[in-house]
Amino acid sequence: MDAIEVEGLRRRYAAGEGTSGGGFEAVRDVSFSVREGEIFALLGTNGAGKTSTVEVLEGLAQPSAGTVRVLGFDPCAERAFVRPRTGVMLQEGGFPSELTVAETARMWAGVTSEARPPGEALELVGLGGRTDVRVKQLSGGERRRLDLALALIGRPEVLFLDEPTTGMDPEGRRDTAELVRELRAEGTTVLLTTHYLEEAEQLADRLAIMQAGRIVASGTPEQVVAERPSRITFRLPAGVSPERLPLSVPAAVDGRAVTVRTYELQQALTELLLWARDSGLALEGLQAKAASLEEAFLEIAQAGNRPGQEDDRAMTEVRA
Ligand SMILES: Nc1ncnc2c1ncn2[C@@H]1O[C@H](COP(=O)(O)OP(=O)(O)OP(=O)(O)O)[C@@H](O)[C@H]1O
Repeated sequence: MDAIEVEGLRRRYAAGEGTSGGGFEAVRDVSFSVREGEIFALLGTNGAGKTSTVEVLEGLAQPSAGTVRVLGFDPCAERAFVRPRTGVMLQEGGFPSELTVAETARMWAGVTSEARPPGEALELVGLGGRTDVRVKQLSGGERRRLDLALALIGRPEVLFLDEPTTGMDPEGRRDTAELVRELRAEGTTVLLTTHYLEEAEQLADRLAIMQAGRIVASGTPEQVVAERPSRITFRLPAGVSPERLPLSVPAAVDGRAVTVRTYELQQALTELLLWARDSGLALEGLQAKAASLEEAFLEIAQAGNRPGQEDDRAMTEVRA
């Protein structure tokens, strides 16, 4: 059994909930699973449907269609079995702002079964030295750390992190990534959403990219990136017309800037370098780069924004 199973999930917001007409379907037939002890990242542009999906997994909302299981249970109907075994870090944690960090953690531990000592949870997120500070005096990044400490207090088997590092400084982001890796090493299953693609690339065992309520790419970061072409760029030598470029290398020329996009990086580069050597040419500014997750993401997002693309967009499904 996988720790999280999502099959054909749909979520529709009723008309009147900020929409007109027949409501708005924010999640449209989404399926994925997260294995025990895996870090899974849900990515997508603003409004893609990540939070709408995660809220159903957290038992905060009912699906309009499809099934969702967390640790084998329905998170809404069987909430009593799921809630004690999961930790949730929402996008907006709401704490009484007059309480101190330590008081907040103690209060949370008081309503959590088999809680960690509050001090231990605060140490884990680097707030050990801020226990007597009032919540209202914390910086945005420190509040996110406190949110994370509270999500960890019940030693969850499954942890939901909705944009956990938003507002954190680079050190906070690095520490959080390290902590998430440590939790995985202890067997915790982590589902996170993030807008930091580098973070997802480094942290996630597998990921899914959402666009307009659907998953449009999924797999390991390497698999998703491998679906995108690598890029070779250089400047066309003076006096050389684009027609002289080797025909086997598909190049786009803009002024003197040449861009080659290819799935056969080694072969294209070899042909180009042999051509340059045989022609006695120097390729100024030559760079060859495999696609990054960021490039893959941007390409998918742009494809989704083109008119008429929303429903018949080519799906890129890579199953591990
Ligand atoms: N209560 C609501 N009523 C109506 N529509 C909603 C409601 N909540 C969200 N939506 C819409 O559902 C869509 C998906 O929103 P959601 O918050 O799930 O996206 P997201 O991928 O988490 O975005 P972000 O990255 O900005 O957090 C958006 O178009 C949003 O406007």
